[in-house]
Amino acid sequence: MSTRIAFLKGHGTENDFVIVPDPENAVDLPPAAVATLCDRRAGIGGDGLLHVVRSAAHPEAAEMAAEAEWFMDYRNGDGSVAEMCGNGVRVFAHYLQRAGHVAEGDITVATRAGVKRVHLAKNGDVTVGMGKAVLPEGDVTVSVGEHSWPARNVNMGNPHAVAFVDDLGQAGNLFTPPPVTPTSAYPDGVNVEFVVDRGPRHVALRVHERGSGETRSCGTGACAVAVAAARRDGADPAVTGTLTTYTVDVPGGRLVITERPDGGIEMTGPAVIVAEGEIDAEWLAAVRL
Ligand SMILES: N[C@@H](CCC[C@H](N)C(=O)O)C(=O)O
Repeated sequence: MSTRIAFLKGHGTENDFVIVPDPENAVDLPPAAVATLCDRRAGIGGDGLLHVVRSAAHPEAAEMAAEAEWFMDYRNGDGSVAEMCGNGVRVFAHYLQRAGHVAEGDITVATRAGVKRVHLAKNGDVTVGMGKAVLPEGDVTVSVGEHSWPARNVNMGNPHAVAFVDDLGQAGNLFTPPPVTPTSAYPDGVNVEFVVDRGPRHVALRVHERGSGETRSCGTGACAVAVAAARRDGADPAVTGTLTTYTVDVPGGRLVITERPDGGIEMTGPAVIVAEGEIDAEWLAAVRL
């Protein structure tokens, strides 16, 4: 009988993930295996994969183990590694609670972008302390076909280019990554958000994610958009001393993003587990060859 590897499937505002619980970091997940697991025809299907590992058992997280027991080893759908995934952290924390590893309330999760504080609310919402946005100097430009827009360079642990457009349809089909220039601004690639206004401090986005293509939501992208919109609107909590909250509609739902006067950003949204099952380990081993 072949060995089985447990998995779950979940999503946060329809940004969907294959979840692989692997406390002792015993499951080998090379890029080809991740890409096949995330493939919607050849595998389970997902925008990305959440490898759930004890921090102490993972070389990239061992030094965070004292602060956070669990490490979110996040991978994009093409198998590449990314620093951070905002929707992923919510789903990851929800999984930890469902599995009985943590209780409702405040927990910490180690990520490649540092330790994140997460609040698991009674109503099922999950709030993540996403840290501060970094806004590198210098103009960037996003293009789709003949159109191009000035964009804001925002780093939320991972890189984003945020372009305000007249209509989300202008983003086109987003099958391929929209060119962003200068490419030197993003040596490791970039996630691209297209944004329109929906009302006061209320925007909507479409996104092309590095390593995943167009997705129905991006948590770090929503935070980058909220900060870019706030600066465009002349709102900077560090200057006014007040909280700034933006509602960000994504194709898969709604996220609420608050920036504090100290620059800390909090994101609140849902997290859902939809299924669980077993992966055939022999099949997965063959994928690696
Ligand atoms: N969907 C994520 C972002 C995942 C990583 C991204 N594709 C990258 O390569 O930086 C989110 O919710 O933040």
